Amino acid sequence: MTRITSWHSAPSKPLYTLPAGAIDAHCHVFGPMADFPFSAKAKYLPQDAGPDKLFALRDHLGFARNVIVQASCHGTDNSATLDAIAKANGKARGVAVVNPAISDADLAALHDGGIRGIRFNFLKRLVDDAPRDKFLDVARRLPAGWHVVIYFEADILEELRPFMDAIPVPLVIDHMGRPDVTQGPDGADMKAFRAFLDSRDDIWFKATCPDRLDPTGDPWNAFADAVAPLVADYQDRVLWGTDWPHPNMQDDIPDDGHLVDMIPRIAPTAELQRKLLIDNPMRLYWPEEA
Ligand SMILES: O=C(O)c1cc(C(=O)O)oc(=O)c1
Repeated sequence: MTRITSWHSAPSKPLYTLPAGAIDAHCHVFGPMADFPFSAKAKYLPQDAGPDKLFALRDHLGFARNVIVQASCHGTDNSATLDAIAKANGKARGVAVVNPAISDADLAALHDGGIRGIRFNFLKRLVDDAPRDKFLDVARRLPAGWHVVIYFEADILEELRPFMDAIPVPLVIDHMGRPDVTQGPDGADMKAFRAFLDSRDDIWFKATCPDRLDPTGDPWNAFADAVAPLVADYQDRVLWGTDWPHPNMQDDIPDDGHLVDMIPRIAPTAELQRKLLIDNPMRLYWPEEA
């Protein structure tokens, strides 16, 4: 596999000014490979995108903190994510991917390293298997205050319902479960996702990835149209993140400044922006300060 670059080399400054304390609640680190080799099962082999680059982007865009989500290319070895959190001086926390047989002591060690949730990935192009019974076992013995992040595509939402319904901690859905945003705010995918959100009041979601979800391209008007009503209607359980370094987006690399400029289009008031960027992620990741 050749190593790929999926992020912009010189992202623009956003036109929108983020509020002080804003959190980029979905981003990743890749390596550096010399210190943190990629998984033998990785489906892509990226160039290094380590903590120095992530924190430079954070400062360039105007974010105060990061939530670093373990990327699939690192498998269940969370060392790169933990290293980045440790280097952030309290300004980062994270979400791990674990072998479901992980011991309680190792879960506690992840907590000490700043992890506050685990991620279950159901995308066949990213992982070989997603054993629901084992996932449920570990979801039932997470440290207090943790949540489960789930990444799936819209076509398996219904099929996953019994599994997700059985998870006894809050759920955070990556990229809204990848709806077809060109269907608009009342399309079948958004309707199904709203019904799912209505089934429990502890299901959160990330209003992220216009670049992945909107085939009309930057400035991603279909995404803005479809997602703004969702943010307004579920404003206390929505998160936002850059998704940097944009795994697998090497053929259509987004400008991170333009991604930040999506924020006022899906959260047009200062109050919505404060919830999306500060209050909501603080409650999940820094509850002791919230
Ligand atoms: O759609 C993707 O390719 C993707 C991959 C990963 C990962 O490799 O962890 O994370 C994401 O949030 C999105």
